Amino acid sequence: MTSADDEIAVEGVEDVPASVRERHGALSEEINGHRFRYYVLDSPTISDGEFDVLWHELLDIEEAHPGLVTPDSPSQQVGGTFSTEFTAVDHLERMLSLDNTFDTDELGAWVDRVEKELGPTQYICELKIDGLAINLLYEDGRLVRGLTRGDGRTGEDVTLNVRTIESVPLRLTGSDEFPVPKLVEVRGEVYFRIEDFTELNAKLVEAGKVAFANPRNTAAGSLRQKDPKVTASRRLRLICHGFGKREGFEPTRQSEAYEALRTWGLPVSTHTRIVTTRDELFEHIEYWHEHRHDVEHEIDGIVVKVDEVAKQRRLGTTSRAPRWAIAYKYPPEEATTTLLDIQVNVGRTGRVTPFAVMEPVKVAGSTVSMATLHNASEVRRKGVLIGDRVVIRKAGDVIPEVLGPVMEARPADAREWTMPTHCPSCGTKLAYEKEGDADIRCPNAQNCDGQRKERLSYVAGRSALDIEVLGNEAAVALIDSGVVHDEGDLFDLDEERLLSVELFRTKAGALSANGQKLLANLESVKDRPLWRVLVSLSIRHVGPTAARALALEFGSLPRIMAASEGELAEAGGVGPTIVDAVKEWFETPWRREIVEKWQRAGVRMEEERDESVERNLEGMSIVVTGSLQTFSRDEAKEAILARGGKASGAVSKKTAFVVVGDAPGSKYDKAVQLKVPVLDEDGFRVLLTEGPDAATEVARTGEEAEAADE
Ligand SMILES: NC(=O)c1ccc[n+]([C@@H]2O[C@H](COP(=O)([O-])OP(=O)(O)OC[C@H]3O[C@@H](n4cnc5c(N)ncnc54)[C@H](O)[C@@H]3O)[C@@H](O)[C@H]2O)c1
Ligand SMILES: [Zn+2]
Repeated sequence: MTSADDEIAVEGVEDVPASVRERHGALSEEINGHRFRYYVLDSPTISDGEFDVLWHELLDIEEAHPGLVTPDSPSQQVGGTFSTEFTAVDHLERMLSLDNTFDTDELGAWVDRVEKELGPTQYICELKIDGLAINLLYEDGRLVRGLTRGDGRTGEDVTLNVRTIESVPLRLTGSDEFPVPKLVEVRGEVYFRIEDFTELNAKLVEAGKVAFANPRNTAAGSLRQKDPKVTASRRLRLICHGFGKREGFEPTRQSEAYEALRTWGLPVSTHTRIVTTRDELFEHIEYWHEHRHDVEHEIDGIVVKVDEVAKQRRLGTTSRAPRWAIAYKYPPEEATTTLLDIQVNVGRTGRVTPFAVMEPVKVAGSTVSMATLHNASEVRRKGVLIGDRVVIRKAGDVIPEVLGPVMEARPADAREWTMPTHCPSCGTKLAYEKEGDADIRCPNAQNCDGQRKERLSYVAGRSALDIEVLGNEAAVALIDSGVVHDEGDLFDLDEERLLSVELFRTKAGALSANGQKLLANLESVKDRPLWRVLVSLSIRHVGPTAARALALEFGSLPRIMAASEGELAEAGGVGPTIVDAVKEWFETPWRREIVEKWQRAGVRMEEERDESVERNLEGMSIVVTGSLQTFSRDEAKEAILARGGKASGAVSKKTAFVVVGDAPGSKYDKAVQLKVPVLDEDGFRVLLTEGPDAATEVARTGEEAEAADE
């Protein structure tokens, strides 16, 4: 041993610098406070991620100053404690916590330590279920007790509550391979499925109560109830992930133990996996990082355990956690921060939406300072006040969301937000269109600055015309400079006009590279498919799906403009709301003008023609009913459209042909009744290739068809 080691070994608390000692003391106190609120009150005031930052700071200080590692340091204790609300009962074998890391290097170092001692090792990887730990004692196969983890030695007796959980068997059933043991402590996680949690919250909100913040705390709160009837009314579930004291049961592997538990009727995870190499381990961790939202409950990481029980024993435990297991945690998706303000934004269809302005905070790997609040009733429902500490959540690529306030931390001067009465952009009085609408709008669609900017940048969006250099900034610059009034002027942009916008000028006063690119882009997008043009018009409810259906049904914008409500409704998936919105849009003169301006500028307003196809069905209305063998419904429609015909949904006297496939509907009857020529699939092919005259020859009239049917 070197003398330096000696020094560290004998360092006592008094040798640690006072400032470090103070920080350590303050941290310990803070951590204990948070643990109490988390484990006993089920009502934490900071997020798990923030707790883990404090926790790892404590561990770092203790690593540098081992003299601070005293038995009463939080680092030496298993998380919780117990409340006097329940009877305290000792576990037969201690229930430990888990060491955790957010860092793959640290995980690698753990594997190194394990394998240095044990040689090549098999690991079992499990999902780290975000619930609360439970210890179930079975004697001769009967459930005799359920305890929370408590401080690891002593837990809270929640037997009556545990008995109400459906997936907890009251009696175990054995097999030849796995007979029911004399005694076993089974450890597991009680949790809420996300679906059940959402449903519970919806019910609470409906009853005018405040929603729970997250499934983990709700599960803890639901299990630790004085009245088991309340627990019974909550859909709690169990997954087992370990065992404590046992008599008459000696598994050689963790994985084998799970098989036994499963045989006895206890729920175990279906997502465990044995890995033998580091690559497999990291791959598994990466896989679940990506799929973390594909499980029915929340997970906050992966637990890696040495599979062989004899090896587990050789590694042993610390006072707080086993040495043979570690939790790798994913970046936290929740954080708390301060709600600085609530502001509103006017969207491209005039909808005014509130959004939260927050102190920037890191969550799920990015810094977040804004989150949508959807509408006024959503703000009320969440019960957040300006100045509140709020819990926010960012899951995967989903936009950040405010979950709710931390009530315990509400400042005295927190104030309620109210929806402004006038448009933040143009000052027009806001209004609801119909009674009962959730959204309030700025009615000044034509001239509202905010709406015009939003619409202009929407034209360039991915699902619209997809113009690379026309983002938010460019849209604002174009409109503020007055070079374009709205999207109608977009395709009239030329070099001269663009040069008057500072954003598109170089220092030397020439057109910038982006300016040139914009002009080139505008030229090339004039040829985009019809559905994209439709989307870019910002017709309410007309996104890519509806736009594709309309384009397919009508083939050109003038036809859509001329279509009656009944005709519009024939397009697949176009319901009355969309029909109304389309009708209203095209009836507004300044909107029609946008289309006219685009058309004059050369934007293609119809489906691209395949020039090799003869337009031999020009002006004809053709109805397809029943299913065809060699055409899908859309392919049949496209074939008709490409030849200048109209694929109509309803049979009338004006219908030129009705194409009848298998299992035709009432349209066939109507064709017979109106004596419209009827084509089978072969006849349809004649129509497409040889034209209407040849098709008429092979067609049957309604009467003939009827006669043939008899
Ligand atoms: N927000 C707060 O104020 C606050 C306070 C205290 C603790 N916490 C959270 O709790 C954590 C510490 O709690 P902890 O000491 O209970 O440790 P832990 O929750 O990080 O890990 C141990 C627990 O994991 C559970 N677990 C889930 N799946 C498992 C599996 N497959 N195998 C084994 N165990 C599994 C077990 O119940 C076990 O007791 C912190 O990292 C933090 O996230 C938050
Ligand atoms: Zn406005």
